[in-house]
Amino acid sequence: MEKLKVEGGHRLRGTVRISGAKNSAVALIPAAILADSTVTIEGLPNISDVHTLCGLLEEIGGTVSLDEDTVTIDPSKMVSMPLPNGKVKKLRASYYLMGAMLGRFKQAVIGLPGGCHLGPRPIDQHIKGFEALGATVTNEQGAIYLRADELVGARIYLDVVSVGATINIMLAAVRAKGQTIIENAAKEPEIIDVATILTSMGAKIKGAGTDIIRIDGVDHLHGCRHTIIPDRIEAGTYMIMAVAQGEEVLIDNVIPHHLESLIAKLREMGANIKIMDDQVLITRVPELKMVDIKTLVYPGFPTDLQQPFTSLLTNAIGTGLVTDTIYGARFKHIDELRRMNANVKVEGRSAIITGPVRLQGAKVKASDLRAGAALVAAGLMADGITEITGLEHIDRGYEDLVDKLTNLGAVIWRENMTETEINNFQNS
Ligand SMILES: CC(=O)N[C@H]1[C@@H](OP(=O)(O)OP(=O)(O)OC[C@H]2O[C@@H](n3ccc(=O)[nH]c3=O)[C@H](O)[C@@H]2O)O[C@H](CO)[C@@H](O)[C@@H]1O
Ligand SMILES: C=C(OP(=O)(O)O)C(=O)O
Repeated sequence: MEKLKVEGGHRLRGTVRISGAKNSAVALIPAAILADSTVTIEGLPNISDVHTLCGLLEEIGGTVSLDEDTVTIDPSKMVSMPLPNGKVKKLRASYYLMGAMLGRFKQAVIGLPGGCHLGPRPIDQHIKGFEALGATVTNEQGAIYLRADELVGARIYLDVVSVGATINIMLAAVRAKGQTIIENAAKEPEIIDVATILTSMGAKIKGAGTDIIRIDGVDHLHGCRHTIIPDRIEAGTYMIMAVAQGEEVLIDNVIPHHLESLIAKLREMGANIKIMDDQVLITRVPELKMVDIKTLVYPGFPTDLQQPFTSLLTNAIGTGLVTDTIYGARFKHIDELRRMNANVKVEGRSAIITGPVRLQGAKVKASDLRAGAALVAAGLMADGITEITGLEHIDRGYEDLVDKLTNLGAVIWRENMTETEINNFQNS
């Protein structure tokens, strides 16, 4: 087991290239199940979620070849093998195997998904969608059993705007008979990316990226080649780090339009941001003003950036309110930031932050992926050395974090944990 060490206080300079989007990748890979010939996906991030999903596709008989950032998946010999346990529990996105396998095989047995612990993460809207398409869905000892004689298009109104449910219903509905209409659909860019690959495979989808998606089912889908969109959350994380600790940082391979809510908030704080076609340049400013943020569904402020943004706010002047309307309990990073001298308290769905403070290096634990990113950002800003455990979370979503930050001039490295540290970590 490894820990991450960050020596704070070094200014960041240079260019960081953003990888493909994790939350697209984890849906594009299962989407390949629906094709009858080879699907190639280019620009994938080298993160553990991608490796885990490729392994799951092999478990059901897929031939998967992952070469740097390109995966080639031959789904022709796949079978509907039950996947109740094991790798399924390592990530959230294993829920997409439900929609894709239901669409292709009309049956699936998939364990309940894992992923970040952000408070309750129900999948009732996914199940409501599958049932509306004609599937019988039961939960037997922690695994979801899905069966359908046939899938028939339906009108499905989502009670909660859900990224996962929108994509999962699309995956099943592309192979249903007739038309499916998803109302109150999520509008995140990753949904458009998934609709794009499905369309390249022969699916008929209109309205992805709006809150009404219309899908006309087809009898079969063929292979295709697709290039993934850049990761807006990884890009946002580096933008936050650049505002916190940068001299001059160029973020390359980004779609700035996907990050308008973050850019608006950073500018409100006084940050100096220049937007280009697929790049963002951030240069140092003497001080930062405090702001309030409220996470919302896209195009609102993303909940996945709330945690790293909180670290940045510790260095802003004034008192601010961070409210997470998507995951009201996504505040496990706050206790750790407090260990680093942050002046933050949590009340219900909100955190109240007063700054600026000088953060102090400390031993902290990443409870989830973006908590990890928040602690790295805090470590870059802090005096002394910050030691971060829980790297398995960070590795789920950030390709080459250490190399990318080292190239920018940060002093950051991985170290093996001692046996005592591993025991303490496992008991904490
Ligand atoms: C793999 C992936 O893409 N993960 C992202 C996805 O997660 P995920 O797909 O799990 O998130 P959702 O958009 O589904 O969740 C949004 C809200 O709806 C609730 N809900 C969701 C489904 C459901 O059936 N019932 C229900 O009540 C959730 O508890 C949450 O409060 O979107 C989240 C919100 O942008 C991001 O934080 C995650 O990074
Ligand atoms: C919450 C996240 O991931 P997941 O849904 O995969 O747990 C995230 O990417 O911040």
